[in-house]
Amino acid sequence: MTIQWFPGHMAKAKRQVEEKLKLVDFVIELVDARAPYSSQNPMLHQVLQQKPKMVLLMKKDLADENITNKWISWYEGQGISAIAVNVDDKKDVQQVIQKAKDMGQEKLERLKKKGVRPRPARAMIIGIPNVGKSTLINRLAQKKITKTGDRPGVTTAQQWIKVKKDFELLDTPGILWPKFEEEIVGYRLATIGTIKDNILPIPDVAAFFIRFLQEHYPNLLNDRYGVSSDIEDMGEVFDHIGTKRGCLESGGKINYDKVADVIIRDLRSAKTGRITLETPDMIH
Ligand SMILES: Nc1nc2c(ncn2[C@@H]2O[C@H](COP(=O)(O)OP(=O)(O)OP(=O)(O)O)[C@@H](O)[C@H]2O)c(=O)[nH]1
Repeated sequence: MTIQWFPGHMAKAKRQVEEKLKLVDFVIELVDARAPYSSQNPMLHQVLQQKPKMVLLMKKDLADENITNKWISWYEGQGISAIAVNVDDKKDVQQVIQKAKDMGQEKLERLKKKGVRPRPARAMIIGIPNVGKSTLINRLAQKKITKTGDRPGVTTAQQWIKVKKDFELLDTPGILWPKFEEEIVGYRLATIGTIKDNILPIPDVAAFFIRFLQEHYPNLLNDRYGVSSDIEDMGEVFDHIGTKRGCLESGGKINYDKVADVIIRDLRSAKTGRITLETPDMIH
């Protein structure tokens, strides 16, 4: 589900995350590998204060691998560990566990020096809606414990999942809102399906995505729909795709809503190809 973020909700979500943060040693932040900048929470840095974090670039199977690697280098350049993850790949999940253990170890060493008795390192998962939090928690727990599509505001007692002997995870994730300030961010989030389909009109989102393909992935556009990247008129592009994919109304007219649906569905299931909407050098 997608949440309508009103100021009251935002304040409440922030408070809930701050409460949970007190219980953990470090944070595992999830972003969408197809739009790591837009799928970050704008306040997380402030909320985290001094807590260490690692970043997981989720849904890597849908993203452009070259750009994902650039993002990993970018994070590492800032001293932040980053791992690209496909939740269905056991190796990726193992890598997350290993990295989390390493991060926990640093904390435990520090405690040991202070003479505190050893205990498991504790972490929580944090991220915007639909980024893959519940699915990852289930994989880490190796059994289904969190309902996928969990909602914020449903308070339950905090429980710890023992992932490894010396690493525990909070069973409910922290949910924060995505960036909303820039219009283009809204389009990118709508494209990858992070914000509800009724917030921005689907034909506009599809047109935004076609322009993006024309500029950045002209070959994929041509391979999927036989559309050349130099057609400027979006109506013409939609006519072409509509004819090819049979998006017709009675009387043979093209149904543009259906064309837009086809474009968006193909994209979200990676039928168009593995695509990333943002590169680190776009960040100023
Ligand atoms: N292709 C792909 N899909 C993924 C991956 N991780 C999660 N998903 C899908 O993303 C969708 C959202 O996953 P959830 O685990 O419900 O996301 P969430 O962050 O808990 O969402 P909220 O409950 O809305 O906060 C589901 O359809 C998952 O199957 C991944 O690595 N690859």
